[in-house]
Amino acid sequence: MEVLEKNKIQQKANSQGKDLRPDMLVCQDITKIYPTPKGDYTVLADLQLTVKKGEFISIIGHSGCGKSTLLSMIAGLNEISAGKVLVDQEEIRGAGPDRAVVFQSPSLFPWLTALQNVLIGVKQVFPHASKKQKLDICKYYLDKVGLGNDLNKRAIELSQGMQQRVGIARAFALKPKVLLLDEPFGMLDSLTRGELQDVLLEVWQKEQITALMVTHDVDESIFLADRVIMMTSGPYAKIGDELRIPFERPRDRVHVLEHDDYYDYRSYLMNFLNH
Ligand SMILES: Nc1ncnc2c1ncn2[C@@H]1O[C@H](COP(=O)(O)OP(=O)(O)OP(=O)(O)O)[C@@H](O)[C@H]1O
Repeated sequence: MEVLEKNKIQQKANSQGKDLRPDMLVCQDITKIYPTPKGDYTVLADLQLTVKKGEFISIIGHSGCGKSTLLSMIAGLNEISAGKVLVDQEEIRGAGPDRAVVFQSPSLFPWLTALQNVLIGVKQVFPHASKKQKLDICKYYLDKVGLGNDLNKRAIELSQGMQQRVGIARAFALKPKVLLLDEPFGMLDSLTRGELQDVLLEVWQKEQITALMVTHDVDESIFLADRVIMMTSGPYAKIGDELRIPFERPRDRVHVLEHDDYYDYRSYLMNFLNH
């Protein structure tokens, strides 16, 4: 793609003006070094990322560039070699209830019901709430993800898509400041994937949570995000580029796909990945 053409697409997408919302998530000079038998491997080097309160960010990049590593460090599940992560201006120290993670596989307790699976986390995060309040939170989010009639089904009886709905409900029920999603729909068929993207957007929009999602799917990254972050390939990966997606919300898949700019954004991202 011509440089001029690239600039035109960027400029058009970024013409929305400055985002005045406060910063909710800041990654400052993040470096990650994994020790390996062949010596240290620097996956990420001095990575900078700022995410505004209520913003939805998609992260794309080649396999192995360090997307999951970045997400797991923000989640506090993976040690940061250098640099720091701030959530709502406080430096993180390990995992905490201000961040919830949805993984590709929801890892539910198979013999517990959908309700019980969500309740486990809610009990930990809201120990002082009454039993009824805790149950109401769980039921509310399970209902929001379309499982209002399946509360008492055991996880083992649920389809993969339904299990991931529980995973999403569980994350939102913790009322985190930042929602971290690592390829959450990667194992689902395209129809279920589309349904769950809609569910996620609906609940996210209602809750106004800051969200950061790793995906391999360029179309998914555009449909969901306010901004797509493109990571360079490792080692020493960092943010290579970013693209604002200014489509209005709430988003409708058909309108997004028919939008005049959709294929410009798509080719911009594909172009980054192909170089
Ligand atoms: N515990 C570890 N020890 C050593 N190397 C690791 C470890 N975890 C990940 N890596 C390496 O770090 C790099 C980044 O891995 P990571 O899983 O973060 O990439 P990714 O971009 O999420 O990949 P994918 O898109 O395939 O999921 C890879 O080269 C991987 O092999």
